[in-house]
Amino acid sequence: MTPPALSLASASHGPAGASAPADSPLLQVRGVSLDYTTGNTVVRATHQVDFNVFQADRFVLLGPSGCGKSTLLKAIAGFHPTSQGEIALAGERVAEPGPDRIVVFQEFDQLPPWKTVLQNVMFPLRASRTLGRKEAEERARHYLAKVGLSAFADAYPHTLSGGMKQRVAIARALAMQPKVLLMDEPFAALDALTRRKMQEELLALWDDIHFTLLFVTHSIEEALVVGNRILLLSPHPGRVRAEINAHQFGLHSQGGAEFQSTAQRIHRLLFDTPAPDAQGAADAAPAVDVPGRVRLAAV
Ligand SMILES: Nc1ncnc2c1ncn2[C@@H]1O[C@H](COP(=O)(O)OP(=O)(O)OP(=O)(O)O)[C@@H](O)[C@H]1O
Repeated sequence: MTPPALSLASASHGPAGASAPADSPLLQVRGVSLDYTTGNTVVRATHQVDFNVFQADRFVLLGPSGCGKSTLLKAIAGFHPTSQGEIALAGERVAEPGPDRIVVFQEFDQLPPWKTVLQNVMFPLRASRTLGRKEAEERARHYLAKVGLSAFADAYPHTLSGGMKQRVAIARALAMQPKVLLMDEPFAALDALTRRKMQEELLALWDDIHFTLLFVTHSIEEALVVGNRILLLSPHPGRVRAEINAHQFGLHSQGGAEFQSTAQRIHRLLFDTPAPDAQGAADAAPAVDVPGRVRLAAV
């Protein structure tokens, strides 16, 4: 089935998460180390990671497999405890999951198959008692229209393509109007053409609603297309290696000389082993807004 394009009807809801002043970070991650403990074994997933996400940022966590991107996302969502450091959203410490942080995963089976598309989108609104039935249905239909799926409101997930299922998951997440939308490699299981289309549609949706996005990927190209800011994490355990400003890039810039040279530069930053002294300095330095961090304002 050919997935329909996103509809860009004007928003009836303002940008989500408008509670933090524009110049202060919406999400603060401070010195966060995350571990998995199995019996006597402790696996460190990230080590003393710092970053800030501001209102309406499209902030990307980029790094090689196993560097702790998904674990960081889980910690921000409130599903994984911090071993060191602190995470705060709109000034409140994150201690548990909440409706102000909604995650869209890669897996297509994140939609209960016994619920229709409309019921899927309404479900968190009802379960969290955010809205009554009538209001929840109105809100759900509004966001289904935004992802171009109004005609599929009564369809069941198994009748949809992978891209359409991801659109439903996005509509369901945005309908909650979270302070931050968390996406964990949401397009990684899609074929290349659908993935590109979904990136395009996500950006069009962002142009429309200006939600705050935290997006995990291990694709350098996807990070440059989707993000306005990109945090590079080192191989396991993930430490902050650099922050890149990517405002100037979009789908139109793929293949261009500046895009290619930035992609190559990111590749070097991610995979070239720093000299021992430089690594030591990076480990010692707090990562945000201080000399010593590799900060590339205009790459
Ligand atoms: N449930 C778990 N128990 C023990 N170790 C885990 C568990 N989940 C992840 N890890 C380990 O934590 C580290 C970070 O994993 P994580 O999945 O966060 O990385 P990632 O950067 O998201 O990787 P990928 O891009 O492959 O999804 C890895 O070394 C991984 O083996």
